Amino acid sequence: MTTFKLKSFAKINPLLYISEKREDGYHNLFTLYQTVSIFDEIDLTIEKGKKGIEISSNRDIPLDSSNLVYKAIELFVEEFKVEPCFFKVFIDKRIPPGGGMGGGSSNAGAVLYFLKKHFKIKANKRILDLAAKIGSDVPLFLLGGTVMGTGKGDRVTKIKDLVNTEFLAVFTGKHYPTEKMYSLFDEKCEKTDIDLIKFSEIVLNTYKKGYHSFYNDFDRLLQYYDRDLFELFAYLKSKGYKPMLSGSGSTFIIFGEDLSRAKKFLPENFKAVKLEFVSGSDYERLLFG
Ligand SMILES: C[C@](O)(CO)[C@H](O)COP(=O)(O)OP(=O)(O)OC[C@H]1O[C@@H](n2ccc(N)nc2=O)[C@H](O)[C@@H]1O
Ligand SMILES: Nc1ncnc2c1ncn2[C@@H]1O[C@H](COP(=O)(O)OP(=O)(O)OP(=O)(O)O)[C@@H](O)[C@H]1O
Repeated sequence: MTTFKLKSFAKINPLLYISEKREDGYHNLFTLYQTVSIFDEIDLTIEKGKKGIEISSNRDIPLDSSNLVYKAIELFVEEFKVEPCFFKVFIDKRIPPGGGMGGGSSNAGAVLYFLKKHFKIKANKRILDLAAKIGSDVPLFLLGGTVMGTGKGDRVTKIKDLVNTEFLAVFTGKHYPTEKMYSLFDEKCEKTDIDLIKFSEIVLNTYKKGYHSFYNDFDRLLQYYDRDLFELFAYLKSKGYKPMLSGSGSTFIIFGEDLSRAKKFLPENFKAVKLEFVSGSDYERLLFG
């Protein structure tokens, strides 16, 4: 019986353009993901000769077969027919669940990353496909660093790291359900005219301009969905900062000079932490570190 320790990093979307709605109900996206320095810690104990999965956590998340780590292990065992094992998992949650930083997806991605190495699986494409079955944000966590995402966000390519940039992650305690945010976007917003060529140009420009060219289509919803946050964003912009939602929210992120000063403009019940990017070259070392 051996216990392995994993760090499961959160993500932000420096670029996120929502394209057409597909027949399966998902939206095609053009997005840039970036893994960032807040993480959950996962203790994974593997006992040979027995079978089963047991999940526990310090936070109120589902612990049954709907937990994304449970799904990851179940699908992995089924797909790669590995020897019978009992998997005991403890998830020490630090990434706020449901906050738009991909916490659950990251847990599943980190566990798949580990299982792939542990059971010496070489089939990268099959692992990525399996990750996509769990959620559209899961595959990016098999790569880490700066990752381009297309399709429903599940078709991922690791690209050159963006320049590391400090930013504030602001946890609002609000809940913005992802599905609802996508359908509100369909209802309220005209789609950006974008394709792979245009998106690639935007990505290239982002290497030059850094956070100044970061963009999230979900920000366009704030005026309809959350007037308070919409007004706070306008205020932060007037002070020279760049606020944007993380994924579909409700966490938001702030770029700019003097981040400590920016904290002073936030309501007291919002929790702000300074984070930085986790590069593609550091990702694996830190994940197992
Ligand atoms: C907002 C983002 O975090 C940006 O990276 C993701 O698009 C959300 O990814 P996720 O949490 O892994 O989402 P999933 O679990 O795959 O999907 C949740 C719900 O979001 C909507 N959804 C998600 C991804 C996508 N490309 N189009 C969608 O319309 C669908 O209604 C889906 O039922
Ligand atoms: N391992 C897990 N950790 C956290 N939440 C999980 C996990 N497995 C399933 N969930 C469920 O998934 C929901 C979304 O959690 P998650 O932290 O992934 O949200 P999110 O950050 O909004 O994700 P995204 O950015 O992908 O939309 C939680 O409210 C919880 O019920």
